[in-house]
Amino acid sequence: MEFRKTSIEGLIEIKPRIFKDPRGYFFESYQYELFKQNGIAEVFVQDNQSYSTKGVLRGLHLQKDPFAQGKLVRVIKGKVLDVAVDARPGSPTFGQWDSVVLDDEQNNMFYVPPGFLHGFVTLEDAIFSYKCTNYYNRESEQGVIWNDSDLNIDWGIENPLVSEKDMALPRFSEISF
Ligand SMILES: Cc1cn([C@H]2C[C@H](O)[C@@H](COP(=O)(O)OP(=O)(O)O[C@H]3O[C@@H](C)C(=O)[C@@H](O)[C@H]3O)O2)c(=O)[nH]c1=O
Repeated sequence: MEFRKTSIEGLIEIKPRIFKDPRGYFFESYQYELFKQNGIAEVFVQDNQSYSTKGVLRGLHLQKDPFAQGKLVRVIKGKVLDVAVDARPGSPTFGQWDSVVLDDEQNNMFYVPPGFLHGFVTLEDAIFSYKCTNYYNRESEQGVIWNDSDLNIDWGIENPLVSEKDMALPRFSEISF
């Protein structure tokens, strides 16, 4: 398993070792001790799964303290562009974003630490799966509009299908994180 650091401290891409044979494939998708050795020591307490057709965009989302969530995200079927924005007050990369393509060939993962906004757009119909370091808490939800020109995220899509809730989200500059 390879842990690749990104342009933002704490944001990590994980590439598993995939064993292929005539039956199909096998890989370890999570192993506590190995993740801990590579800077991801958090305990995950909730797993989520969603399905989205091609051209759907979910995000940008985070949960505020004390329910801030780290997320270990991956794609079980299909392909997405996954985006994380550093919204940690005082961070030298506050307001910066990075992205990775997640797909069911590489079976790669993205670790998005607590304090990051997270979102993704589906490049194909996709089953999306993620582990969270904290529980869902409706009252702690915070979000930013996906196409905020200040963030200037390159989603590679003009008119994604976005939920009404996500269309009503404020701009990054309107929130005190
Ligand atoms: C996230 C979540 C939602 N729900 C419910 C609330 C709602 O009725 C329904 C759909 O919720 P949403 O529209 O917020 O789902 P969605 O837009 O997929 O929200 C997710 O987006 C991605 C980008 C993330 O980073 C996740 O943390 C999460 O915020 O599911 C839960 O019961 N538990 C959960 O953990």
